[in-house]
Amino acid sequence: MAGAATAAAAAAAVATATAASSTKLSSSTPYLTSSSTFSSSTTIPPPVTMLSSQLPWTPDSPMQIGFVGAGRMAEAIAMGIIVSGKVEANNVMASAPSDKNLWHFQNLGCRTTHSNTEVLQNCNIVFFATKPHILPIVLAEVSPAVTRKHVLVSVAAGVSLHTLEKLLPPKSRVLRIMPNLPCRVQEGAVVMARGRHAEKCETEYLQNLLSVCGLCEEVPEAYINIHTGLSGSGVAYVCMFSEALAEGAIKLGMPSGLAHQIAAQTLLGAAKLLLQSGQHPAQLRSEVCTPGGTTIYGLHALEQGGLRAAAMNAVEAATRRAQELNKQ
Ligand SMILES: NC(=O)C1=CN([C@@H]2O[C@H](COP(=O)(O)OP(=O)(O)OC[C@H]3O[C@@H](n4cnc5c(N)ncnc54)[C@H](OP(=O)(O)O)[C@@H]3O)[C@@H](O)[C@H]2O)C=CC1
Ligand SMILES: O=C(O)[C@@H]1CCC=N1
Repeated sequence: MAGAATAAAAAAAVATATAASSTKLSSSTPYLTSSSTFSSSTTIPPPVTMLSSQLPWTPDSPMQIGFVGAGRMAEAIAMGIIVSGKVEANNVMASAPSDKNLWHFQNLGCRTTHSNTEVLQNCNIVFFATKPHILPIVLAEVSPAVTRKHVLVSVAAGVSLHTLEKLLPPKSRVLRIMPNLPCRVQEGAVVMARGRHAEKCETEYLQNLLSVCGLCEEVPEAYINIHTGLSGSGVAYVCMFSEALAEGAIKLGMPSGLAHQIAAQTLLGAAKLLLQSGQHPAQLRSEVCTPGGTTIYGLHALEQGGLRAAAMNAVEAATRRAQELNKQ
């Protein structure tokens, strides 16, 4: 259901932009600062031509992008950067132990292999998109092939830059990103933090590359686990909310397909209104609420069900889990 994924992305982007926004709430200034307001009409930055001299490659040798791990998140990022035209598919290589997910990359026209080391040997920027508990094994395996020319990007939830740098050769250029699944439809919310030996130019390049996937911001590493709880996992919360809204309509007799489509479109519309208006959610909510009308009755029912507390608890629980993952 593309609408649901887009709605989830836009809603997750709103939540991310809201969390990242430092704007004080006031009636006059827009809730979301211009730097944090994101909308699908945001112009895509020009193709990356100017590479910093510090980056380990030259303009006439195109960037080779690698993925170690070819699952849902790797494929979502690859889809975003390829479908947008930012990167040619044949400049992308993915590795995984089985063919279970590699065929997605083959379908995109990417190179694939079962050798993780081969990805390091052929690519400049390498995304590590295995599950967190697999990452130490993989980093130990590929470390002999890591050079100062590589920019290594971990996608794994919870694994800190300190842990990554301990698992990699000294002075490795490592960054950590937390994307979300709607990168697949270029409506993602991505945050990143750089390790001690990654340069600003690498963050700028990565931000330029991933900005085609949606909102993309460099943040202090302390925000990454919070972003995981808010937006990495938040897409699932929004999908559950969409499912529940639709089930309310189904209970009253609306056909399932129509109910789910309307629910997802409602989330998408509300998210776009929030993103493009820059309004605080409470301001927008008040515009829907007719005194004595229908909305206030629905909102009262949501308050009785503890929706706010449940949502806050969800973000906190997932953030705490991300923090635990680093201790494994
Ligand atoms: N799913 C999401 O929404 C998000 C996920 N993430 C993070 O992304 C990472 C991947 O998650 P996700 O894509 O959902 O997971 P998936 O299970 O979909 O993909 C995991 C991938 O890792 C591969 N893999 C397993 N063992 C190895 C190995 N030894 N060497 C190389 N590859 C290996 C799998 O291989 P095979 O194809 O053979 O099974 C698979 O391709 C996780 O760390 C997660 O925290 C971050 C943000 C959002
Ligand atoms: O559930 C997980 O651990 C991954 C990270 C954020 C979304 N999915």
